Amino acid sequence: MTTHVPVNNTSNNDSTIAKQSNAQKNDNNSATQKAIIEVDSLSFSIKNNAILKNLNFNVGSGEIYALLGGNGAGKSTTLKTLLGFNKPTQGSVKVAGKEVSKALDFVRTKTAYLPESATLYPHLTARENVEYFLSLADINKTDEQINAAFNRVALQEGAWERPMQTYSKGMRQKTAIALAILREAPIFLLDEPTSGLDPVAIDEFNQLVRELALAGASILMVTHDVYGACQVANRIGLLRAGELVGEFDAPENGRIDTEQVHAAFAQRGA
Ligand SMILES: Nc1ncnc2c1ncn2[C@@H]1O[C@H](COP(=O)(O)OP(=O)(O)OP(=O)(O)O)[C@@H](O)[C@H]1O
Repeated sequence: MTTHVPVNNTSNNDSTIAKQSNAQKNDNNSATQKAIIEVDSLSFSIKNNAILKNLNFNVGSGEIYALLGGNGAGKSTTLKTLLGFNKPTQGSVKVAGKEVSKALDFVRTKTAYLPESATLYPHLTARENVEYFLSLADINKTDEQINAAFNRVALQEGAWERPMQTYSKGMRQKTAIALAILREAPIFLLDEPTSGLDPVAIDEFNQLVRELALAGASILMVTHDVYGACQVANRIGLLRAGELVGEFDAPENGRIDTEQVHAAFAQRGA
């Protein structure tokens, strides 16, 4: 069954929501123990302006968590905190057991970050890009291993030796994911991953994300796309004005109910 931590507006009720989220975490103790991304009582302010307010959520191995919210809800700020660009004002953010701000290099080797537009070098081919970024990370892979990664993400073979400036967004994303696979990064942070993709490319991307999760990756995506989040996530956290105001879990072998999430999203405007 889809579970939903109720949404409410007042500060009293907000603390209730935080308690319910923690209770949910405790109920789910084995998942919590395997959590790879742990966001614990995270608050972040800029010049006394509270941007993130007491966020609590975990992403375990094999989970796809969508942080869903409207413009200005705090999605990018949360991602930046996980990447170590923002230091929490309060609370903690851990990746693979380590506090992000104290173990930046470790965290970045464990994490594959896909920005909304994958930033690879346009004049280099997909293979050259992958070889270049692997060499920066001091990782050696054979041509066969690179071919296997391209095949795994279904990047068509005819494009492997073409400059990336000839690629569609979907192909650039596949290349970025192939690179992450070769880096053996167990954690994926995806920023609006399907915006600008056509429906076929979205299906392919979602399939790839599910396969990565099945292989044990932890995936956190931020998005304002209710439908897209429901298509692929095991759990959705609804972010509004810097607060996590609801969580939705997918039923076993099923999907999160789009209408339910949409209704919560639309309440007061997420
Ligand atoms: N450097 C900054 N200085 C001041 N305010 C900031 C700064 N960065 C973010 N904010 C504010 O924090 C809030 C959250 O911003 P954030 O970019 O995280 O939202 P978002 O959910 O990613 O939005 P969008 O979907 O529009 O990209 C916004 O009100 C934004 O104006």
